Amino acid sequence: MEQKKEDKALTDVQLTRDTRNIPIGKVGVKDVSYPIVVMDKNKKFQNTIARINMYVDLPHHFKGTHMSRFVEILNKYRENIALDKLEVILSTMKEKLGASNAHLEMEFPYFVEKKAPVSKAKSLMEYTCTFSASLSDQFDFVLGIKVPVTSLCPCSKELSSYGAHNQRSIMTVQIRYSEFIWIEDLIDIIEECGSSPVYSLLKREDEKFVTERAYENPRFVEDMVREATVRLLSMQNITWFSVEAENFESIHKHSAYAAIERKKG
Ligand SMILES: Nc1nc2c(ncn2[C@@H]2O[C@H](COP(=O)(O)OP(=O)(O)OP(=O)(O)O)[C@@H](O)[C@H]2O)c(=O)[nH]1
Repeated sequence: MEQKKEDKALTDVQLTRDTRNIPIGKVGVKDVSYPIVVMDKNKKFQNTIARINMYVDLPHHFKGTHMSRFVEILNKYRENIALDKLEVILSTMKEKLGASNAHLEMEFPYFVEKKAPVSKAKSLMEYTCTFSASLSDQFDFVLGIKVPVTSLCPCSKELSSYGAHNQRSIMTVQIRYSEFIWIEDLIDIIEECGSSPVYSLLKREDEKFVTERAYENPRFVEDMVREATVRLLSMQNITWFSVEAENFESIHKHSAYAAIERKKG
């Protein structure tokens, strides 16, 4: 009679030998939803929920990694998963999984209180942020933010008798830095690079203001990434950055896109 599965020894299949001689760069868990804490310039801390990816490398001779250990590690640090814990989490991942490299990626909504430009009506704006950290011999950290802006086409303004096509654009900035930078400050810098910032609450007087401001301040995607580059190059504490602009064109079915990446020094 065949032995029932529950009577069998709990074989650790992951530890068995693989003979294909192929190491794996990144293996682990993806899209784990988990509470985290982010430093907030005005309120000290902000609680939010991140989608977390955790990966390690796997030597060629092992069949699999130990998926449960990633979640055990998150659970160990569950009270305070924050920027200042990333390195110790990565170090624990390397240790518990016997790996030489560990990667931790988090994408989360971050809320900033914003005032409408004329009425000063307050509202909360959501920005999507990313923390991408890795540890091999050295710790590496990249902060990313997606900033929505309005862009108004300089070409359309020049050619048209009435108005100019304009749209919501997303500027994606990623930075490496030598001294801490607030998410709020980076958002302010990037919002200056489009034709106008975007708000979640506008009264009529604000709407007139932002419409006219965008018209007075036309920008191509090229202008947006160049404006960002001028500002990011002038910040001494930023050691590397990449900036992208995507305009979800209102007169085309496709987007306009531009990107610049710079390593300083
Ligand atoms: N490696 C690997 N594991 C997977 C995959 N999909 C699901 N799992 C499951 O992840 C679970 C956890 O595996 P382990 O972390 O090795 O669990 P464990 O052996 O009880 O834990 P340890 O004693 O810490 O190794 C297992 O039930 C696997 O079947 C996959 O694609 N790869």
